[in-house]
Amino acid sequence: MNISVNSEIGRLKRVIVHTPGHEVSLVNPELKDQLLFDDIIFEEDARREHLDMIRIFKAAMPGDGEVLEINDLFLECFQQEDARAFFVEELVKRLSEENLHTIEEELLQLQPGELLQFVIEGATPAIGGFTMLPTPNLLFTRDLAAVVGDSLLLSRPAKKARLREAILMETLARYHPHFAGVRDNIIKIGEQESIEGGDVLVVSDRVVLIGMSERTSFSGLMKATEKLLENGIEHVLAVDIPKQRSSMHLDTIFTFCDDDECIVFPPAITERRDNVVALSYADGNIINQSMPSLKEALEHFLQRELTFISCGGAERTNQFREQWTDGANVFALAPGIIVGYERNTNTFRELNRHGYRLMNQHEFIEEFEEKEFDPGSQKIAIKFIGHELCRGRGGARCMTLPITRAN
Ligand SMILES: NC(=[NH2+])NCCC[C@H](N)C(=O)O
Repeated sequence: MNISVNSEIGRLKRVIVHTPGHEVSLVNPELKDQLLFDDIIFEEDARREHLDMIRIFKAAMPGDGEVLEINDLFLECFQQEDARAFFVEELVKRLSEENLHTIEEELLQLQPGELLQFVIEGATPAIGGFTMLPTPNLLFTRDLAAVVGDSLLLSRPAKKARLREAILMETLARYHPHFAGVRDNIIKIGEQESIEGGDVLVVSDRVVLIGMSERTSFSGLMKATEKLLENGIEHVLAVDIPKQRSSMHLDTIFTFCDDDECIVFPPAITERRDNVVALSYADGNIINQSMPSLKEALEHFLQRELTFISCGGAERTNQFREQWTDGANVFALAPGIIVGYERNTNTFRELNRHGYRLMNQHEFIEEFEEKEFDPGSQKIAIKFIGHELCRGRGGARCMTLPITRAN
């Protein structure tokens, strides 16, 4: 399988998602902060919203496009005994405080479905009496890894609540046949460092953006940069962003809509200066060049002008409200074809002012579910309902891990 991503916007061909399951119903008000949710969410509605989002993807993707459910990939992968053995060993080692060594033999005996249930929900009837917390954030597959060119950068999460997801992803990368082609290009950073996929934006086959955030440490960023530069990327732009919950990853304040258009949260992007450093190789050493702003840095390295569209429009209150509900976190299905939460009405109005035709999920699905969608050069912003999903603090980009895009 050809795994390759050279931009944020190239036509989507393959994407990994996770439709929320019972694990989200195991989040209670006492646990929600620890589990990185801002509220408890209603499973059935969240699932329905997510399935609608997938229908949009399928309607917009080419005929041979694939939306891969991560659970299916695990079940396929866990058929292999060595994949299960690797996974259990990593769990026992990296979650040492859970005392999983006491049930290691039982874990190795579980059927693939039971093992998956144990890991995602924190318990399975097959091992009665042993429980851990669930992993409700698996919904945000974006943060598990990043495909950059034909390399696979594995996340090393900053938050313990997301550690199990990273171990699952590493197992897929090492054992699932889909990843055979990138297996020699796996990038893994050191144990003391952190990086999460939401901070990594593939601007082009030469330029990558990495946020230095609540979740991505300076050393994690530097290690990933070193390896990306070795694997053919020419410039990594390190973007310093506020280290806070509301903007835990760069993609919560900045995403691409088209070759030359991005949605930005002004207070943390356009109103910041001197927060970008360009890292490149020269004579075998990494050199850094301080850039006045993200816009100037991107325009300099891409050699084209960019338009920054304001999340929430011109009003301060709306900018903050809509950033909080992921207005700046759109996902591109093709150049100029984006999806985002419908509730961010001011952001959509702003997109419309910039020439985007607005469609809601039903209009888009109705029009293109049966007939092939040809993105051409049109610009469409597709709105979908995500009132439950949004309580997990992530939008369309967070819920997707593209592994193949057209160039
Ligand atoms: N790429 C993203 N912005 N992901 C959002 C992740 C949200 C998740 N609840 C967390 O805090 O980890």
